[in-house]
Amino acid sequence: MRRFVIGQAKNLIDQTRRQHHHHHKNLRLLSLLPPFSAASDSIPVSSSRLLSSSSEMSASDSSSSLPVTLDSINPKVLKCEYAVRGEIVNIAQRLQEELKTNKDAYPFDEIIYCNIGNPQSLGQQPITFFREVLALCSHTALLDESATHGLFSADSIERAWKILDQIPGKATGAYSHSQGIKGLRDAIAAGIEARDGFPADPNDIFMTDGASPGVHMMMQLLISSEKDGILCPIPQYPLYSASIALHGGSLVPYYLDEASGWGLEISELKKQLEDARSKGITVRALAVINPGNPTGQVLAEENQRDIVDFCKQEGLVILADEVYQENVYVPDKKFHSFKKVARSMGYGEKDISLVSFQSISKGYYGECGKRGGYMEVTGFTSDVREQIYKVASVNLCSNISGQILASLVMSPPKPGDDSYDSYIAEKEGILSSLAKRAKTLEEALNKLEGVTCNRAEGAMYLFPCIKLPQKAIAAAEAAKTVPDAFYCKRLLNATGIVVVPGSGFRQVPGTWHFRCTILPQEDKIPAIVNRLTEFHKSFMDEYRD
Ligand SMILES: Cc1ncc(COP(=O)(O)O)c(C=O)c1O
Repeated sequence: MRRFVIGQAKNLIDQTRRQHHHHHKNLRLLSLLPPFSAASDSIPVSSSRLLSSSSEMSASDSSSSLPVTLDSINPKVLKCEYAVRGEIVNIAQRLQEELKTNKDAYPFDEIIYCNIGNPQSLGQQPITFFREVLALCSHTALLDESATHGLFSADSIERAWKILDQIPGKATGAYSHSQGIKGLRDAIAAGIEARDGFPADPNDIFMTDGASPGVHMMMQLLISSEKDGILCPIPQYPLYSASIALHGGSLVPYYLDEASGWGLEISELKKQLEDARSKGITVRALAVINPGNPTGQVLAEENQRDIVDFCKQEGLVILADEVYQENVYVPDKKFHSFKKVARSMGYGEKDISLVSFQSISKGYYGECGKRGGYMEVTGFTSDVREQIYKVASVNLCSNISGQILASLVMSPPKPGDDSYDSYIAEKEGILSSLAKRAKTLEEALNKLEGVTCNRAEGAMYLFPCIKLPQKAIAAAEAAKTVPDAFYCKRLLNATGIVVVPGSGFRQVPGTWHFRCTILPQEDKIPAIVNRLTEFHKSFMDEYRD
């Protein structure tokens, strides 16, 4: 019976592989899985209309004598905002529910989530080799080749054995070392060395459930009060503003220059640092996102050197968010890690404190639901590192599937390996398609009246600037809405397309933007472009000054 089931699964998977890009056949395989809703993981507690539990109380239930009220909770939680899953996403989820019962309720038949960098929710396929190794490690009975009849590639089996041999008792369901399984950290360190050409130490690696917990951990370490400041790019990915707010620190903004393709000027860093210092703020670190989110720029190496020198001179920790390191789409730009840049300038452990964040969520792998990542922590004294380790150990360890995937992302198949050709084909297929989608969307956006959009050199987003007419701004004010949120809500209601208002990332006051991911599959892009273009035209017709 078991053999039969495995045989059936093999046939099905072979079939799916052959027709990897054939949407309908893939759906047949997916239909064997439990029902999945793209939005089901993200219903926020506050969207009470979506929750139907009979025990639920409305916010205004005055008869309640429960001990916790908004007045009594931690004000830092109230202060924290996270627009990527904010109000517009809540509205989108409501519309999606309505469409289920009344498909004619709106002038569109589906919601297209362009609000978040969640590639697999929009149909991106996982990398086969990574999933094979993960499956084999998770269910070791599959390592019996007589049972699986060649279902798995030779190198995935070999890699799974190698990984299992590094885990005490081959127990992937056991807690690991709080920094992550040592053998996996060895693989990551070797991957960093191969990438940078400078040594990496597995003891500097702290494996995390995605990059986010690493960022929180560093904020917790660096921020004692609102007197501690963190320099952050504006616009920024709201993990930074949210995390600084949660830990009670001060966000010290530095503005990226939209006119020069979201350039990062050292003079701006200096000006903002001095301004913060004059207000009594001790600036502890500089957060830099490269490639940028939401802005998509890839820093030039020369610029990175200046940033490193600036941090060295000013005694700032560099928090280098490098989660989009594999997402570079233009031939004239290349990713350089800050560690490589610092080491190539001759700065060692004793000269510069640097934390680099990497994640399995982005790149061509897009495994965000598996929650894996790491931070490489260099240039901290051993007593401080012990404190970082202590904080990591309070969480026991990051999840083991995420750890395995993080090691694979940093040490993928090599030429000559059984999976190499198919791995490269999958990887390049995804990255070249993302580049194409970025270009098509950028060109379409730049054709819209009053819209200018820098190219996405990297990452997964476009961040167009919209010159909103005064009439639209007045209408937004009358509706008690921020103008770019007003535009995004109207876009959602007219087209089903979900984007995030620029105000969620902060922006130069008086400018308006939205962020749109480049992640919908290629066959959806023409419809998105048409709907967006039509909507924008009618919006301008309604509000043009
Ligand atoms: C710049 C940046 N950093 C960090 C993250 C966190 O992602 P994760 O926690 O899934 O690694 C994201 C997610 O979108 C991001 O865009």
